[in-house]
Amino acid sequence: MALISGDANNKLSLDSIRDSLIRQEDTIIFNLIERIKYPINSTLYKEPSSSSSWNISGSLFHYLFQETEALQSKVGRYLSPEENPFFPDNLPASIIPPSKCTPVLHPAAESVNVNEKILDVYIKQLLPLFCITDQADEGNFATIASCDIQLLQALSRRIHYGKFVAEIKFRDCTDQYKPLILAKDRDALMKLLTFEAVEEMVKKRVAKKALTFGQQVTLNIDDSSKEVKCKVDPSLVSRLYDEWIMPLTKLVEVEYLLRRLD
Ligand SMILES: C=C(O[C@@H]1C=C(C(=O)O)C=C[C@H]1O)C(=O)O
Repeated sequence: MALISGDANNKLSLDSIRDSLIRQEDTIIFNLIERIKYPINSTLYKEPSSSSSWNISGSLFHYLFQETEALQSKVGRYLSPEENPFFPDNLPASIIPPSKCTPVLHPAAESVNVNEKILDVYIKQLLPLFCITDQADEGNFATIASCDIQLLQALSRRIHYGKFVAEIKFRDCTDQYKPLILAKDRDALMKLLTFEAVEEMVKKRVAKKALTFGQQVTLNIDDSSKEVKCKVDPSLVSRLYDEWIMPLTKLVEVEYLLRRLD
């Protein structure tokens, strides 16, 4: 079922979109906890050497991810405006017919896709920040890549929700947004769509969720005396939102708004 739904009169509100973003925090944190059970496993992301017996052109990860997207595309994943492919070129058509619902987004939304940036940040910055470094060649390629794919798809969905956020903000305050869009004033758009108090709450809430979801659950009675060991560092999860997820969501909002009057 699509996550986007309106109220009783089918009117979308910023509150309902924000509720969905809050629920998506759980998905991101659980997927992160799953991925960081494993070391980085750098072999997965490297181009194979010329002597390699793997008969593929890019990295193993690229191959697994592209094939996963192709399969999911056949069953309609990318018919949903909430889903954006990482490898949009030559995706196979869906065998499922498109929905007949009236689209919420402006048609130009399809051209907003920051997944290349998300993938680059994920491999170069996030994996080294969250995962322990490799001790040896780790193997386990399919298992680790499927954790990566789940996590990347959750991050991408959250970040591209910026399109829905921007659409609602535009509908609610068209008179304020219109002149800035016509002037292509990115900085002023960024300022207008930013709610610092909301961002502060997001950072605090995700740290609390990381602490809660990452607890070791045991049945020992004297648990309270033990030091709390967390599966993911709450301050890093807060930083993940502060430095990457929220800025990229706002980038999507600006890119969408710049095309909103096309
Ligand atoms: C998503 C929104 O837009 C901006 C981005 C936020 C985020 O990514 O969580 C939070 C507040 C705003 O600065 C929003 O207003 O809810």
